[in-house]
Order: sequence, then structure tokens, then C-alpha cells
Amino acid sequence: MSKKHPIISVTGSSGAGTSTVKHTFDQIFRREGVKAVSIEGDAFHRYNRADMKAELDKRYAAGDPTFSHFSYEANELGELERVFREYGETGKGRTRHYVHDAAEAEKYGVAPGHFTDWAPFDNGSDVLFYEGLHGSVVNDEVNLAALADLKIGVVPVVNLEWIQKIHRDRAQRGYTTEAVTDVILRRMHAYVHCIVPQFTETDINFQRVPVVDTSNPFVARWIPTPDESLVVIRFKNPRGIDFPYLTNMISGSWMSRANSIVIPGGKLDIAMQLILTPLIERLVRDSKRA
Ligand SMILES: Nc1ncnc2c1ncn2[C@@H]1O[C@H](COP(=O)(O)OP(=O)(O)OP(=O)(O)O)[C@@H](O)[C@H]1O
Ligand SMILES: O=C(CO)[C@H](O)[C@H](O)COP(=O)(O)O
Repeated sequence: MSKKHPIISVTGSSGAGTSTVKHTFDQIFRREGVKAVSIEGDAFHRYNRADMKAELDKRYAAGDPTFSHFSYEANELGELERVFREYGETGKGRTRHYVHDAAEAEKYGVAPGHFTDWAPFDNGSDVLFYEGLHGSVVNDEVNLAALADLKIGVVPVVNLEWIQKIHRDRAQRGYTTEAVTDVILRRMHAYVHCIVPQFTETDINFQRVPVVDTSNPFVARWIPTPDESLVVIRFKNPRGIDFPYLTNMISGSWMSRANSIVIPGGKLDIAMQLILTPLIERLVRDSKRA
């Protein structure tokens, strides 16, 4: 925990919707005048695309079919922990970008599948914002959950997560359905062991649940729309959360447990604004007093 220089982490699997959630955070930061510096989790992958493929082939040949970007060892989690700690103590740190496609290559001047150079954060920020796969990892080597002050999980039910990933990877990254399906299967071991445990560490989880049939995600022709889904919002510690206010303000919402509310999918943005704005305000206010 780093009161003087607070850290917010948004954690979700690939295709879960963390980039979409980042846009909501960006709006809140802009409206509230909060200066944020950001880390994309992919910046802390250990290998570039070609080296990752070579490492995968090597491990496969040695009898390990489970290695993937979800695995702890495919990422520089020690370096991420060091950056979280440095930011918490000094407000400084560094990051880089993993370039996925031609559009990003144009933006960063680096070929797809490669990293940009490391660069320091801008000075004078109010918060560090992390979005990626490993923002709340606790394992034998690192404890990122202990260093982040507000931890959000973005966790659609798994077949919706797969539909979102398949559509995004096909439309924006040029992969075939078969190639994405192979990646989903290869990542399953680490999904269970490295990704899922984080959602007991997170302070708030947003779980999108479709109300249309998604029983065969591999042939779904479109992503269920917000109006075709509900979102379950679960608070690890419900103390201090004004549930009557939230259920009054968000029409069609209700409490499903003492620490959970359910909202119509189309209300996700307003729900995030209502829930997150006071929490972000408090983090920034406390940091200025620390
Ligand atoms: N709440 C939502 N309602 C409807 N569609 C959504 C929602 N969240 C995400 N999606 C869709 O799911 C796809 C994946 O979302 P997004 O790119 O945000 O995932 P991601 O978690 O950032 O993935 P990665 O980390 O691999 O980049 C996008 O096509 C997006 O339109
Ligand atoms: O898991 C991912 C993001 O969370 C990506 O698949 C990873 O960043 C790199 O993938 P690729 O080299 O296939 O574009």
C-alpha cells in the first residue's frame, strides 16, 4: 500500500474487457483533474513475439504444453513489483510498450511483436494506473496485491470472455478462430493457476453475464451486447459502500448478496463512475495529506 503515491490496478484475462474499463477510468481522471501515469501489463512480458515462440517450442519439446503469456515465468513480475514499489515510495518508475499490430507499429515506430525502449513516467503524477493480466498476483516471489491501493477485477463469465477474445483477435489482430482457440486451450492451465486466484485479492470485481445463449462460444457470430447482459459487482469489503444509493441511482439494479449488486449491462459505465469516482477522490485526497 502506498498512500503518498497511490496505485490502481485493473486485472483481467486477455479479452476480458480491461482496455474498455480503462476508457472509463480515463474519463474519471479527466473529469476529476487527476493526473495518471499508466502501465499496460503486456509491457512486462518477458519475451518478444519471436523469442516467445522459441521458448514455447523449447518447453513443448521438453514435455510442457502449458507455457503461455498467462504463466508467471513468461512475465517480468519481479520488475513490475520493483516499479510498483518505486512508484509507491517516490512517484517515479518506468514502462515500455509491447507493439501488437501495424497501427501500434506506426504509433511507436517499432515493428509488431517487439518492445519499445523503457521510458520514465512523467513527473508529478497523482496515481499510477496498471491494466493487464497480473495486477493482483500473490505468489512465492512477488506480492503485487499488497502494493496496489485499489484493485479491480474484470471477469466476464468464461464463455463470454472467449467470445470477446475471439472477436477482438480476429478483427484487430488478424488471427483465425482456430489459432485463437489453440491459444485459449494452451493458456487454460495458467488461467486456472495464475489468473483466477487474483480475483480473491481484488477489492471490486465486475463480472459480465450474458442473458442470451453463449453455449458454443466458438461459433458465436457477435459479442452479446450490453443490453443482452447483466453485470455482477462484488465488493470484497462492503463496509462503507452505500448500497441503497447505488441501487436507487442505477435503475433496474438489485442486491444479490450482502456484498454484491447486479446491474443491467447497459449501466456499467454509470455504475463504474458512481462507484469509482469517490474511491479515486479519496485516494488522491489522502495522498496529498500523506
Ligand atoms: N462491457 C462490455 N460490453 C460489450 N462488449 C465488451 C465489453 N467489454 C469488452 N467488450 C468487448 O470485448 C472485446 C475485448 O475487450 P478489450 O479489448 O477491452 O479486452 P482486454 O481485456 O483489454 O484484452 P487485452 O488485455 O488482451 O487487450 C472488445 O471487442 C470489446 O468491444
Ligand atoms: O495475452 C496477450 C495480452 O494479454 C497478448 O496475446 C500478448 O500480449 C501478445 O500476443 P501476440 O504476440 O500474439 O500479439
